[in-house]
Amino acid sequence: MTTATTAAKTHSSANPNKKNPNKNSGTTRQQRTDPGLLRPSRTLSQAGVVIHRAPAPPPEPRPASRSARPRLLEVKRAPHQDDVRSCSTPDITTPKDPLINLNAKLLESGPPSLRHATNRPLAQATTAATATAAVPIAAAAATAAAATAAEGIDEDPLRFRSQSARGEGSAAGASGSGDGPGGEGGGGGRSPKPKVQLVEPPTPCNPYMARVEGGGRYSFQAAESCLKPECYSRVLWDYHQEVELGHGNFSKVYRAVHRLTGVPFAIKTNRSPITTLQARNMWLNEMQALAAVQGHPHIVRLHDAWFESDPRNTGERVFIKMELCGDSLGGLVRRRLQLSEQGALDLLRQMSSALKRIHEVGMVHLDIKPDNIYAVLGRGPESGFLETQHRAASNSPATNTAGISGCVSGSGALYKLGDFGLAMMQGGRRVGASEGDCRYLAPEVLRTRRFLATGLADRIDIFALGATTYELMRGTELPKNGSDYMDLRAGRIVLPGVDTRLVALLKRMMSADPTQRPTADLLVRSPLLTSGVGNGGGGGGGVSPLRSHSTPMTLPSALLPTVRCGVSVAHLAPRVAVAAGLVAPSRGPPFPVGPQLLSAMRHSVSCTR
Ligand SMILES: Nc1ncnc2c1ncn2[C@@H]1O[C@H](COP(=O)(O)OP(=O)(O)OP(=O)(O)O)[C@@H](O)[C@H]1O
Repeated sequence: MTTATTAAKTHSSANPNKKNPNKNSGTTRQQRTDPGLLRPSRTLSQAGVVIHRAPAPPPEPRPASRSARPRLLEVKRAPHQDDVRSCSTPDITTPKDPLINLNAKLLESGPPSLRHATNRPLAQATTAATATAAVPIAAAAATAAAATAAEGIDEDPLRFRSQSARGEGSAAGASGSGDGPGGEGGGGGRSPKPKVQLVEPPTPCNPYMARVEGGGRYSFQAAESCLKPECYSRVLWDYHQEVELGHGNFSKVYRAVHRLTGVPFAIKTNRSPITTLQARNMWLNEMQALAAVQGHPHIVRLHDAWFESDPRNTGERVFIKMELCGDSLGGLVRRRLQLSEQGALDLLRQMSSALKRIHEVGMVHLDIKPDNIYAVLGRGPESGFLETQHRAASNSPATNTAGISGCVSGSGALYKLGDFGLAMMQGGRRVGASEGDCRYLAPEVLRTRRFLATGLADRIDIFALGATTYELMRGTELPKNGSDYMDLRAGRIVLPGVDTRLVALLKRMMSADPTQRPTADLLVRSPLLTSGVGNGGGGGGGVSPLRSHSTPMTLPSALLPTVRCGVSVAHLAPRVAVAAGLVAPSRGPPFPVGPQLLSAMRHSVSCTR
């Protein structure tokens, strides 16, 4: 599974010694000879592994021959440290998550700590020959087991704890410090007994984690409902659903935490079961459209997607697992917040870059609106961006004038475009105009049903982006009908106090004539977006030109098998990727973005919502 792989990669990269705990690749020669320099990694201590060091006995003599050169440190320090890391403390990539931290604390203070046989220190019983030879992991483990037996320590973790505590107490009186190699076989000296304490992985409330054996110990156990074959659900099995992040007409999006790694994702699912091929194709269309434009910094990352049969046997459920973002910008308008000029430029720059990518692939998004643009979490000072500004605004109500106190300064914000549910290939045919939100709908969409075939379909997205920015700067919702509605479609927009160049740009983007609107490519390169307003250099906001994405990007390889499980459109994502230059074609010329692809897409995705 993608997640597992990713987590594993993250984990192994954080723990280079994981596979071979004896290998001390990250240490210098000086460190290897100085036990005091060996420190547990930050990851280890962060993950809750507490290591108490015992004083180290004097160093051993050097071996005579090269072949017998000892990997002393490798043998002696590793079994109790790295094994701990590899077996039970995943490298959580979201340590700042308050919920996870809270649960980690609860877990830490809750069940008694578990101890593992591999955590045990090598003891005095280790022979000198074993200690001075290059001993593989298994031998080291066997040595540890022998040491355990020699000390009369059985498998009972509590018993071990008392032994360990005793050992530590006695070792405390020894001279020296550190957990270096010299501790073993030290001519009857005291053995180092680093006390290694394992805590439960800092995953949040986990239904798998059940108290067993009545002894206060925790172990992983599948929820009973998941064990019944007829009730098996991948999403229930693998993910802990936390809160609903939002919903649309057809779907709900939840924050879900991967049980094994604790990494949170956004998982989108259908509200009513899929019962027709049309509906299934609609969802395939969404996931494949998103797949085709992966790798862009301002497009929501797709991690996985799959179908499951509905537990009530009434159809299918779909799950689209995406990166977890923050609030959508739709919330800003509902809170009557306004986007500053700087924020508007940030937004325009990032979204036009995303649109450029989408249009290059031959697609149109067709649903650009504040609700489908998300701010990104975890951006340092900007991470509390929406909330902080909201508080500021509630103290001083926003007016329709941009730049006042209480308006949202978007400088430094990172936005991501999501919801590809309506995405289509340019040149395709869509029935009716009821699909998109009418507030952001370009006038030509109201005039003709064949707007996708005009060759200017990409300008529909440009209009919607202009309308979105205008709405966010106004701080009030756009009209859905009436004369105001028509005024907007005639390019009549009012933003008092805003830089005239920015207003002019928005007017162009919302021009009634699609040929007058700039393409996404032109927008990205527009001087206003690359240099910013005020002082010609973005003022204090530090507007920096967006990096170009000329480097070919690849589709996540794990994604392709996932989408391949679908029906007739399953082949499209790779082909679109090839057409867009994202991946190299397997043979022959690149698959053309032309009639073939369009007709395939039309044939396959003939439905609309
Ligand atoms: N990756 C994400 N991270 C965080 N929140 C998200 C994410 N994706 C969606 N959401 C939240 O879920 C809401 C609904 O998602 P989405 O717009 O994809 O659903 P939809 O059914 O397609 O909506 P609509 O009917 O308006 O097209 C969004 O407005 C947003 O608040």
